[in-house]
Amino acid sequence: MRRKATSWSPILAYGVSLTGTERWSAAPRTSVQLLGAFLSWRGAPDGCRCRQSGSKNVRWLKASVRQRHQPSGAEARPAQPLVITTPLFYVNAAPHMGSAYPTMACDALARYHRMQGRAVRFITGTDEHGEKIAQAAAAAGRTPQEHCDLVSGEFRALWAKLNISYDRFIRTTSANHAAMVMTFMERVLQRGDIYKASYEGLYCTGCEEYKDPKELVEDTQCPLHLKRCEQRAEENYFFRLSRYQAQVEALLANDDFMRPAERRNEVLSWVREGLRDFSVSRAKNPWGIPMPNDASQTIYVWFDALLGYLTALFDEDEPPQLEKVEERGWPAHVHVLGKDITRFHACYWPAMLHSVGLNAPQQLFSHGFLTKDGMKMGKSLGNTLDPHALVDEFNADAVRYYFLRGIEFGRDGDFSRDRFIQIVNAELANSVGNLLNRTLNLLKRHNNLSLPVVAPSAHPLADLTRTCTAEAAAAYEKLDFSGAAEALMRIASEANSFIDHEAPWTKLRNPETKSEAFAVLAVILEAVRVLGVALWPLIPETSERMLRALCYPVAGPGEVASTAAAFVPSWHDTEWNARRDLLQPGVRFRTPEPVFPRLE
Ligand SMILES: Nc1ncnc2c1ncn2[C@@H]1O[C@H](COP(=O)(O)OP(=O)(O)OP(=O)(O)O)[C@@H](O)[C@H]1O
Repeated sequence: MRRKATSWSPILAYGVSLTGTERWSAAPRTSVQLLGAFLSWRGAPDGCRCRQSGSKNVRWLKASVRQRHQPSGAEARPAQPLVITTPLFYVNAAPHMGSAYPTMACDALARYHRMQGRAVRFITGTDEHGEKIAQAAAAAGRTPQEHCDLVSGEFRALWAKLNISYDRFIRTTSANHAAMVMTFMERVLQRGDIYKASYEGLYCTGCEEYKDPKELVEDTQCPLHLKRCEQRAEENYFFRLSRYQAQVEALLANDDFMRPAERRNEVLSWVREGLRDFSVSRAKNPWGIPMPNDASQTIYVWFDALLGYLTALFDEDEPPQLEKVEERGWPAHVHVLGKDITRFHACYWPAMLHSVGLNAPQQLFSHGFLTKDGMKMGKSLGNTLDPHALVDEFNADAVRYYFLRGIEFGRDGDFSRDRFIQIVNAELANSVGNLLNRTLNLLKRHNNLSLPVVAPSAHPLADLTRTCTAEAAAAYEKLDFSGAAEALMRIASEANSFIDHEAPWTKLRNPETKSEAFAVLAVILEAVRVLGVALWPLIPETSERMLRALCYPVAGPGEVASTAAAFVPSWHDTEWNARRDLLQPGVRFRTPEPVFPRLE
């Protein structure tokens, strides 16, 4: 089969245009990276040139992907990863609690799947082009690139503070991403899905989209950003979204494609009104990637940003190759996103993918909003909650736990400081932390911090643990984090009732009942061990402290907060008595220290 190489001239032209024009001052790094990527890519030894689209080639690509999957010597790659993505966050302003919210959820999901022994690629990052960014940079007296570097760094710093174990942080101003966007757009052009036309409408810069007048509130205001939309007329390139009406409708008719169901129904009824072609270029925004066929227009920020999910399937120092995305885990297992950006993901994105012969993501999860006084917290409205302040005042696990446990994922939720303190203290400090602490202290006082017996296999608490961990696993699988926590808290609550009922502290004082007391403590420690393992996706630091206390080979304190989690407990360890090697006579536990501080 004849393989045609991608035309590199637009990429090179873009790099050169950035280095040679006024944009150089705005984006020197992008230009250099872009040229560097181009040169190193062209110099790559094998198979790095992109192939043209067309069904024959797609079949060829799929066959070649399958072929490459045969483990043969140096070509063999690990199993395709499960791809989990957060939205790529717009860097118009610093991250806030709303930005952290889906990221904490994806982190919990990624950790859960890793515990199941699955290869995971957890992708997050920043969306850095567009008019809103250029305006924010100008307002702050920075070049757009300086602005993006700064704010993108703030996202990464916050992710580190919240123990977000991402595998790849993608920035849409990176050279590799520009190359991916160019290749993708060229394919769409070749497919005949792009045409030029004039457009007139009401534009919201906050959403970076033309709005349907029906969606607007009083005085042509965007309901999310509470700003008047601007009347604009432009000649732009349009994507033939209408051509994919049947495919998008069929996708959305599938229950599994999008959750929660009510959000899927909303989008489906919007799609049934008829998809309209959308403009994918801007004539007046220099802060973007130029159209490969017309350097006077830049690619619409949403078209560019969605492709970040594909670029991120490759490492930062690897040239992304469209023909290899399937072997890198595409289609994504799940895109997690806010309900404000559902249409882009549920309609535009699958159609764009279809245009180049790729499958839609397997699932979209559209979560609810964190609100303040009933309004969505957002960077544009400035009504945000500062996650740094919350983590500094309390701790990362408290923040993770409250938002994942206290608000049903998929629904809106208001932040309440009292409720935050009440939930975290009741469940983490008292029910779980205190249970472990008092059990270990009894063993310290009465048996040199070790157990003289193992927990029996048959016990009501063992039965409950089996039921609840199975429920928690099913809940994690469907991103029901509050359901998972709730199931696990039933174990903690029952273990507390059991210890209070048995009162081992009294039995330990009497030689005749001492062995009975130790049997109770063995059961409790076993239940706490299971909790320590099963809570890891939600509260990794606390979980690791609990497991370290029970002699798990966990990294030392302070080493927990790594982005690439070094210690991954196995979900198999949630089975009752799965670690008899650790919880057995002769093993001396560590001196008890409170695993979770009470919040004031
Ligand atoms: N209040 C919020 N509640 C829950 N998630 C949010 C909230 N705000 C932002 N997000 C998450 O961040 C994603 C991307 O948001 P974006 O980067 O546009 O930030 P934003 O704060 O909403 O910005 P703006 O206010 O300028 O629209 C959303 O789709 C959602 O997943």
